[in-house]
Amino acid sequence: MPGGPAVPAFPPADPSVTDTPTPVTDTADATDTADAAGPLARERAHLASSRAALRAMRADVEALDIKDVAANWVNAQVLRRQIDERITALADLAHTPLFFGRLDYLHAPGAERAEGAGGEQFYIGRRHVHDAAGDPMVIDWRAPVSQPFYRASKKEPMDVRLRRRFGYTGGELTAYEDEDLTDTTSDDRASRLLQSEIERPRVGPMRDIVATIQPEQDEIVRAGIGGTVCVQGAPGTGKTAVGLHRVAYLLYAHRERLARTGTLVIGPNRSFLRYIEQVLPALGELNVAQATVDDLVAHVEVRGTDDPVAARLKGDARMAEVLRRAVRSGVTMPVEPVIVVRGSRRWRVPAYEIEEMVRELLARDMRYGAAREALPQRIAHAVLVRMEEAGEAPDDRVQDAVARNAAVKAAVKAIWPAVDPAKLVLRLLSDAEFLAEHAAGVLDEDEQRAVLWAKPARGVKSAKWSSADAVLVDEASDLVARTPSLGHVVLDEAQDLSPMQYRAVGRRCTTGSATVLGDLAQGTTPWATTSWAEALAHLGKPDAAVEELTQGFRVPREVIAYASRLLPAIAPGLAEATSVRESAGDFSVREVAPEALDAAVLGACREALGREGSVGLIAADDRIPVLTGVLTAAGLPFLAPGEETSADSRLTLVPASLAKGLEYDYVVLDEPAAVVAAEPDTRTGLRRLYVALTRAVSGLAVVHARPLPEELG
Ligand SMILES: Nc1ncnc2c1ncn2[C@@H]1O[C@H](COP(=O)(O)OP(=O)(O)OP(=O)(O)O)[C@@H](O)[C@H]1O
Repeated sequence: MPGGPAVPAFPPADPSVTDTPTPVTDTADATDTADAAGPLARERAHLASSRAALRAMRADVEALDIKDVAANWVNAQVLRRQIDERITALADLAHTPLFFGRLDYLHAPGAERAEGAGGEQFYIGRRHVHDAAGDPMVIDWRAPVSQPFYRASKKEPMDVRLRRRFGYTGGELTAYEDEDLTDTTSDDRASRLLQSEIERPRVGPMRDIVATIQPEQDEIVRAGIGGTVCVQGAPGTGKTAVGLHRVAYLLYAHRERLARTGTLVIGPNRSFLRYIEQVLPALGELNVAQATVDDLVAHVEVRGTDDPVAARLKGDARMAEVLRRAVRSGVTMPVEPVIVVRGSRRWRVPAYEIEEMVRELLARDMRYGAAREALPQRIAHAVLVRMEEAGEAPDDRVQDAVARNAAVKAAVKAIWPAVDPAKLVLRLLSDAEFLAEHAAGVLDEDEQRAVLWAKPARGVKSAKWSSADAVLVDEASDLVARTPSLGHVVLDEAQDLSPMQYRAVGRRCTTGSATVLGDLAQGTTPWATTSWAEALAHLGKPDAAVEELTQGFRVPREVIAYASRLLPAIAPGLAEATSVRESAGDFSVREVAPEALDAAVLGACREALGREGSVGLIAADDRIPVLTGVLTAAGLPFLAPGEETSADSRLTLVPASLAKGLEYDYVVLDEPAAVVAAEPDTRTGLRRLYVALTRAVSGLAVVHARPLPEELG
């Protein structure tokens, strides 16, 4: 059995109790009338002994003496680091509950369900804790035994009699809530603890949802490592949360494999990555890399930008073919034989024979660089055959020596020249003739003109590379030498990637799998994805399953209904999210005279700051300097996106271009018309507005002087 023996020392049935301050209700055993304080006290005692057990586990690791086991200094360093990580992972965080649930199985999991066989009880938490005898006190939420905590229902109880959820206040266990899954007289009911968790004000960075993962989310979290999963979901349906928990799950289920191959979370920008960076460490996972797509392809320094037409073309998958041709264009057929002199003898390999080798290498599905390394070996082999025919008995060392012979090297240099990917792309973007030669039949003349730099660059260092250019360099690099693949990649806000960017991500998980998360309605790049099937094909994972999440955990009902008015214009056919939040949310739209706009925005911010939780003032990027002045003059301190909000500093001024993926309890949205107008076309503008409108957790105030976009009417 994966979880080991059951947690002992509890009577088989506890009554459901209500204790302050978390409201606790639901399906008690009607017959059970035990003293309400008893069970809660017992649960608290189990918490106390589990924490003591965790401290003991940590003390054991701290006491490890590595002097005798580490063979050398390097080993000792590696071991020390592993031990330090383990000590960190075993920290008892006062405000992070050690367990958040309990499952009472009808039978011991895995055992024969013999009549009269006893049930077992498991506490579910963030990490595994065992006592001195090695018996588990808390089971890791990712263990198979924990799965019914997220999936079991009255319809499918999964052999669980009782599911208990614990409520905490400031690290103290203060309440619990029971569901009797064998009681079929009533339906499954929404959990109060889940509700209060969702409604909890947001302060600080994103937090984990491990105590309240929903069944449809859990299916994605625990999907097998072999397959790629793509999740389409409206704003606030938990895509990011699900992606991060999935990595944590995969690391648990395939620890060794992924430690070898690596995992990576890709997000849209630095502030987003900073916002999510604490979720995995809170789940005990410290070794997951995070990057933006730009980070992945940082072969050249990006200092330039493209107009939308050029950017879109450079992101078009057809560029891959142009690059493929260009990379191989330097290969020329030999016209002269290669003559290798060894001692007193000369060995001659005729040009036609080398040409055959070159053609054979070109026909093979090989990286340019690998073929370049293979050619001298082939030529050397031909020399060896001749030596043997002449009665010599050369061995492998002779073949290697011939391959390194100056004549062979010179021939290879001429036939199969080395390619510097950045220089190659630079030439393609600067030299109209070179581009025309390789883009013929792929890009038409207008397209070729659009792709070329206005001013040809002199060198790789001085060129004004754009981020789309950097992706081209990455593609060229991969044509020359294979990009190493990771074990698993999570790609968030995937809808914004160009086909060429998908290819760049895809080659980082060729032998691994991916979790692709996005919302077609939130695509705000000129090249944004219109279909997941297409995106997945560019990623190299055409068989990935596409799942949809529709339950919204962030945006209040009234607000999501308002934002969804934009859907027919920005993503016809996409389902509107339903809000699982009970509070309808504060929602207001205020029209003011143009000269009163700044003051009204300031007033709305002050009002929001009068409430609990974080406040985001979202505005078109070009309004940011003005609003910076307004807030500063009014003496209101504020942060930039990604900077951590705290109890004293709760206001963030957010350029609309950076709002994606973030959330605030209260959002003040400045001048929607300006947000729309900042984008190159109306559809993109409305999508940007949709993103801005869907960042609020508890309330949204829209303040405007210009008419609202008619799609909101
Ligand atoms: N099962 C859950 N229990 C509690 N909170 C949840 C759950 N699922 C999601 N949430 C919360 O809902 C909010 C939105 O989640 P998340 O940011 O992952 O959504 P998203 O789909 O990525 O949104 P967007 O499309 O806007 O980027 C977060 O605060 C998250 O913690």
